[in-house]
Parts: sequence; structure tokens; C-alpha cells
Amino acid sequence: MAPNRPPAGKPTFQRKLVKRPPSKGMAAKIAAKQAPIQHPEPTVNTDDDGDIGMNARIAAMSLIDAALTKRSGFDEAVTRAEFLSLSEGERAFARAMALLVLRRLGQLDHIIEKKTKKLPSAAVCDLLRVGLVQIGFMNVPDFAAVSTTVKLAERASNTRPFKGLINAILRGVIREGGLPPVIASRLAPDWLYARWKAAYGEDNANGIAYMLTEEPATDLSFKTSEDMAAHKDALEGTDLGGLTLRSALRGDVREWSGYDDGVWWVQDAAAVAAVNILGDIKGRTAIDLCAAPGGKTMQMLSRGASVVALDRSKNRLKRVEENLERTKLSAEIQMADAESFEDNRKFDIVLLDAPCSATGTLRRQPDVLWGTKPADIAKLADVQHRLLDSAAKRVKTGGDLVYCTCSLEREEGETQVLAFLRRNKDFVLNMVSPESAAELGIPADSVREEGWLRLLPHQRPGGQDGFFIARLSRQPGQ
Ligand SMILES: C[S@@+](CC[C@H](N)C(=O)[O-])C[C@H]1O[C@@H](n2cnc3c(N)ncnc32)[C@H](O)[C@@H]1O
Repeated sequence: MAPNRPPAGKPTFQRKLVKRPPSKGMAAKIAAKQAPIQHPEPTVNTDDDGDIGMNARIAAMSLIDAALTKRSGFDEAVTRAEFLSLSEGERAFARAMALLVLRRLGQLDHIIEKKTKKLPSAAVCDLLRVGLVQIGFMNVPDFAAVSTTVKLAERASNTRPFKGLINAILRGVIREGGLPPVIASRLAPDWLYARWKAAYGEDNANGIAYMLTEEPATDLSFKTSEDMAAHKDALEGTDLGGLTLRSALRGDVREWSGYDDGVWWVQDAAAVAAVNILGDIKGRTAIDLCAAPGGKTMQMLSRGASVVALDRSKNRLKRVEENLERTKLSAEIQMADAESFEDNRKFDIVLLDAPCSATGTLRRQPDVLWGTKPADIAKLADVQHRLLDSAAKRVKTGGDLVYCTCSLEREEGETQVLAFLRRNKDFVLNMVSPESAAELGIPADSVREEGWLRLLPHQRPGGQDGFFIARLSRQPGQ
């Protein structure tokens, strides 16, 4: 096989435009997982006579390390000077390779474990992971996957003694016809998979775990149905109900039809339900207590509510301002801590999209699963408890408190709401009926008999973010 050489000149990285086939049940899904993902295209040097592909691979390994070391480690690592000094093509390649490894980490480590009996050092594991991911899921010739990995092993004293082992393992996998079939329970960290199984049963835990391997499509929220109809074809969109369109396009959203005109913003199909379940909100007053980057604020504004958009992060509030400017919407912006914000106003709608473990975003942020530790969930649950009590004080009699998190963990969803209702007797759960959910395009499985929404990532064909959403209403006369 000839190496995948880039054209002469500056190496580039290009994503293919891929249209996602419709999901046809779990069996087809499992089979599909074995197919190589048509991304990333390694147009950065993949042969072994240059340093460009090497630099990108080394960078990929440090991104993987950062992601495994702590929460947000991946996001921090991509802003480091060392990473930013790489060429655009190298950065794109490294990022894509690292994300692919993180999507498949459980599967890759399972193979490494079986081949070595005991997981080798982190440095050797990282090399094997990038070697295996190229063999299984990237359009890199097998020989280049092996030779570049062995060459990388030669570079450092702590991996040099293992280059024979690395060579043997990678060649062994190639001889056996590639990576063995994926096992759902091995895809996610053991402790998280065990929690999902306990909370939602084995089938759902498997369904969630498989979503890790899916690269998500981009969902767009529109200001109006007219705008949505006008841009649907250019965006290669599928109507998901309400004002949400799923685009089959890939690449930079700023280049897509309607972006400059500000008629849509990126917002996952599950996230929109937090505002949609409120029905007609025209003329109501609202405060969005954790507003940035502003998806739900823009939704409420475009439906005719007046909104205070509050967030404690200055940088993230800048994104709210940019988004509002682009979409030509306007809100009162407040930089403050939602818990201690001194403001006596009461609102018809208080939206608390609380900081959380974000395990529901596993499709777009596979690093989050590996960087999160059990103690993080307990810590975040404590914050959510305090934010909920503070949010309750801002709700008018007869008004609504919407509590949501993009977490799959019950402590950040169901448990919070049950405890809140015990502490706050003047609030009741305003149930989402299966009929109204169907009208809003919310998958039937995501509507729980308790009256809240527990949206699991695999419950929508093509996936959705995992979310918990509850509408709590303050009763009149209390
Ligand atoms: C899940 S994001 C919100 C997403 C947003 N609602 C949307 O739909 O685009 C959580 C936000 O909460 C903010 N945050 C975290 N703790 C906060 C606090 N104590 N007070 C105010 N904002 C906070 C973070 O800065 C972050 O922007």
C-alpha cells in the first residue's frame, strides 16, 4: 500500500462532509460501530520521513493525557502556547485524533489489557492507543500506523524499551483483521457505566455508552419557522419539531447559510426542551441564572419574553453578548454569582441550567467522562442544591422555576428535585404530559411518569445530549 502522502505545500486537514444514515435499531448500530469513522482524514504526513505527522501525534498524546488527568484538562490543553504553536493542520489532526481516542478509550484499553495482561505505563498506553485508533478508525495505512508509533516510542527513554512490544501488539491486531468488536460495557469508565446501569437498566446503559462512539450532528435553533423553512435545504436540515433543525453539514458553522443574518444558533435538540415545555411565554419576565453562552436566553427572547441573562463568568458572558448581537436580540446582562446576586425582583420564569458534571454531553465532549471523578458529582450536587434554593426566592407566585442539567447522574437531576420539593412546600412539579411532549418533538421515552424529562442520549435517532429537565411551579396563595 502506498502511504497517504499530502499534496506538496502546506499540509492541510480536511473533514469530509458526511451525511448520517438513519438509525435502524441497536443491532444495526452495533454493526455500524465497527466501520471506520470517515474522519479525521490524516492529510498531515502519515509516512515516517517527516516530523509533521509526528508533531501532530505527540500533540494528540498530550491532549489525551490532559483529558485523563483532570476535568476540563482537554479544553485547557488546546489553549496552551505549546499547542497553539503548531500549524493549523497539525492542531486539527491532533485534536481529531485525541477525540477519537477518547471516544474509543474503553475499547482500546480493553485490547491493550488483553494483549499485555497488565496495563503498561501511561506513556506506553498512549502510544498503543494512537496506534490502535489509526488501525481501527482512521484512513492511515496500517504500515504507517505501526511505523510512526514505533518511531515515537524510540524518541523517549521511558518508551524506547517497549518499542518491540508496541510493534508486536499493533502487528498482531492487524494480523487478526483489525480491532475486535466493541463491548458496550467497556466503552465508558467502569464506575459511570455501573451508575447508568443501576439508574436506567442495562439496555439503556449500553445505549448511552454506544453514543460515545458517535460524532454528533449539529442542531440549530431558529428564531422563527419562516427562517427555518428558508434555510432548511442549504443547511441539509432535518426538522426535529418546534424550531429545531438538525444539519448534516460539517465544518465551520460560521460559513453556513443564515449564520451572518443571525437567524439561528447552535443548540442541541434536548436542550431546547427546557424552554419549550413552558409553552407560550410571550410577555413574561424571565431570569436565566446560568445563561452563558446564551442558548436558552435567545430562545426565551425570540419567543417574546423579556430576559435577564446572568452568569458569573466574564468571558462566557462575552459569548452571550456576541450571540445576542448576531441574532439581533436584546437582554439585560448581569455578571454575578446566581447564589448571592442581590436583586429583589421576582420573575414569571426562573431558569436554572445549573453547572454540572456534563456527562450527558459525552458525544461532543468524550473527554468529560474520563476527567470526571465520583467526588466531582457530590461537589456539584451540593452547588446545585444551594443554587436551587436561591433560585426559588426569585420566582413570582404562579411563576415557574425550570431546573435542568446536562448530566446523566440522578444526584444532579431527580434527587435534587425530590429534595427541593420536600424543602419548598410552596412549589409543585408541573408535569410534562406525553401529548405535549410529542407536540414539541420530545422522544416519548424521555418523558417520565413522574412528570419530568430524563432525556438519554440514545433516545433520539442520531442522538441527543443527555438532560434532566423539571418544571416547578410556585403555587398561588402560599
Ligand atoms: C450549563 S452552562 C449554561 C448553558 C446556558 N444556559 C445555555 O443554554 O447556553 C452553565 C453556566 O453556569 C455558569 N455558572 C456556574 N456557576 C454559576 C454561579 N454560581 N452563578 C452564575 N453562573 C454560574 C457557568 O459560567 C456556565 O456559563
